[in-house]
Amino acid sequence: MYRRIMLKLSGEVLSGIGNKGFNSENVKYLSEEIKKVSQHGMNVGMVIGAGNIFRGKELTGVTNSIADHIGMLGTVSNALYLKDYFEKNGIKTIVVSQIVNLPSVRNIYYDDIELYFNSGYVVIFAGGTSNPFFTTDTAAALRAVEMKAEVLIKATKVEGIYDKDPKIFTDAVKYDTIKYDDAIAKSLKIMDTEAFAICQRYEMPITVLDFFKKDNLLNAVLNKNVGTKVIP
Ligand SMILES: Nc1ncnc2c1ncn2[C@@H]1O[C@H](COP(=O)(O)OP(=O)(O)O)[C@@H](O)[C@H]1O
Ligand SMILES: O=c1ccn([C@@H]2O[C@H](COP(=O)(O)OP(=O)(O)O)[C@@H](O)[C@H]2O)c(=O)[nH]1
Repeated sequence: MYRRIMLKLSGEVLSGIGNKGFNSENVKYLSEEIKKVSQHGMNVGMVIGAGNIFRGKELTGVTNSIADHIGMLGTVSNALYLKDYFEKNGIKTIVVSQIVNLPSVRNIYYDDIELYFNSGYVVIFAGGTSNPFFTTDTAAALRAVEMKAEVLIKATKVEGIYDKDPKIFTDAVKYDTIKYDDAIAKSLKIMDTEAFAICQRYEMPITVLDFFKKDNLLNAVLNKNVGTKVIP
């Protein structure tokens, strides 16, 4: 069983696949899945994307760096939305970020993060890496290492890592485990190469799983056989 996890959630977890905005059923489901984990006493850090609002590359005609700033702000919006929902449903939550100065968002200080975890808070790291040209997968890898997580769990819309995109190829074959080197060499597009490389460098295990399958997150945290594990 892992005691401290970093959970990466795609923004679409909040809206439903292919949709924009917030879907109340999705947010309720997410909150229930997180509650199961935090009730076990695990330290939960989260990075949320902004695909339900927008991704930088979707904004044509806008300067790349500015489009990415807008994308990063979307992750702050999602984090605050979730904090409010979680707290109303009994999950103590703190949002931290280095890109905004708002009374509802705290700065990132390592010592404080330890205190938040020790006090049973879920900590949502908003604002990605704070830099344009990156994604929240890379942010999750960085934050996982920074907060000394024992595993990075990428909760997504497919059951794990396949030899090719299972949404495009019906004959795609799922891996139970795969080495960092192979994931990078085969250019498996489930996660950025940067994210894989950071996890490899700091020996951060990764689990990729289908978030929409009930109890998958809890089972992954209990180190049961779920999704795909990326290993040295
Ligand atoms: N080799 C692969 N194995 C699994 N999924 C893959 C692979 N290549 C591409 N994908 C796609 O990557 C997507 C992962 O999406 P995710 O990162 O959760 O959302 P987002 O696109 O919002 O960042 C899946 O929907 C899947 O179709
Ligand atoms: O470190 C980061 C993380 C995110 N983004 C921007 O924020 C958007 C939302 O993040 P992401 O695409 O990873 O969200 P997801 O697809 O996981 O919902 C990205 O498209 C980028 O425009 C960025 O500029 N730097």
